[in-house]
Amino acid sequence: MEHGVASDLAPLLDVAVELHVHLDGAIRPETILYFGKKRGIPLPGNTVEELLKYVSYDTPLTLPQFLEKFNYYMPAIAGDREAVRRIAYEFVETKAKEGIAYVEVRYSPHLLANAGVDPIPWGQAEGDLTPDEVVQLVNQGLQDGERDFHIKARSILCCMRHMPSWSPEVVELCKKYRNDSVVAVDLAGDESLKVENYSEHKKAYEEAERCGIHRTVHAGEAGPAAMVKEAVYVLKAERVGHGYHVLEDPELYKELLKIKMHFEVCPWSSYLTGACSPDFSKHPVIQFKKDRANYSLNTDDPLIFNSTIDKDYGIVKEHMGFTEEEFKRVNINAAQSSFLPEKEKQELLNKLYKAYGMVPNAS
Ligand SMILES: O=c1[nH]cnc2c1ncn2[C@@H]1O[C@H](CO)[C@@H](O)[C@H]1O
Repeated sequence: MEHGVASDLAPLLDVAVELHVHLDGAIRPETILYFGKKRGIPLPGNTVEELLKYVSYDTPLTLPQFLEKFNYYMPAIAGDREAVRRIAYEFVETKAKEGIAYVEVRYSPHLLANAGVDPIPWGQAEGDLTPDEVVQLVNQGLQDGERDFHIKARSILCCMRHMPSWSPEVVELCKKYRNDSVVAVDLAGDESLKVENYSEHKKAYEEAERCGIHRTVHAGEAGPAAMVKEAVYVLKAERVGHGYHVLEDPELYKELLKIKMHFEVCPWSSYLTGACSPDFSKHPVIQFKKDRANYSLNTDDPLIFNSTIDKDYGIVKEHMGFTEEEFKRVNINAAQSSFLPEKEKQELLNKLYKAYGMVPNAS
């Protein structure tokens, strides 16, 4: 059976937590082909194998080069109600099969819309699917998936670095759907971009903080430690997406260790986006482990990286000496740093303690 994380780590990690994975980077190739054909939208291939030749890869590119991969297939999905709902539903099924008990999945509602968004993404003609309705459809797909596959799934709505004008609406959507699957806001995209009106991101994050919307920010992935500093102290991020380059500022790293800042580490992604040295023995997560930092292990964009969570656990086990104990600690940290309300967080933690044999008599 496919259930479980990294074959020889199962059943230990049959109950894992994933906090950093992009919905639009986790679509099944079969689903892309299906909607491409149905909607008459050209794709670079007609079979899974052909499509993956363009969409996925296994030797490092730069972050902007990696981000271009979305151009190949997003036109087949964006703007289609059935497609948006289905990718969310199938995502939950995939994660259930991987042994994930709780997942927070992120996406930009604007990048899946074809109305009420300026500019309309992916060269689509204007239609009538707004970012607001995208969120409703994803919520529906996630909730149907939770019911059918018996895991818990919540979502994080992404602001995009290059589109500050979208950010206020992203936060409004987080507020509107906060009791309905959505748990936080993120800032994604190319962090090396000089953004024209950065203050819109900042204002949006201030509003999120004011309203008690949880916050994470992609920072220190391809960018320097200063981006991590800005994410934490200006945008008031409660978690950092990737964050590898924080190690280049030892003072900052020390401060963040002290406040137990959570780093959403994505090992295989960090190799393929050129975020870290291709030499795994120099990977920042080794330092995080040594310092007993608060971090999680995640897939990021499993379609493009042609991976499952097993790949990420396998890499740190094979190349970085990770043990069962550390895998347990990582997942407990992930649950503790999840954006679930307190009561649900406690339930998740109890599930993990029980599965890991840490509270033998817990019921
Ligand atoms: O590793 C990453 N770093 C920064 N941005 C990313 C990464 N993976 C995906 N996205 C961006 O986030 C958007 C919403 O899901 C994706 O469309 C992609 O542009």
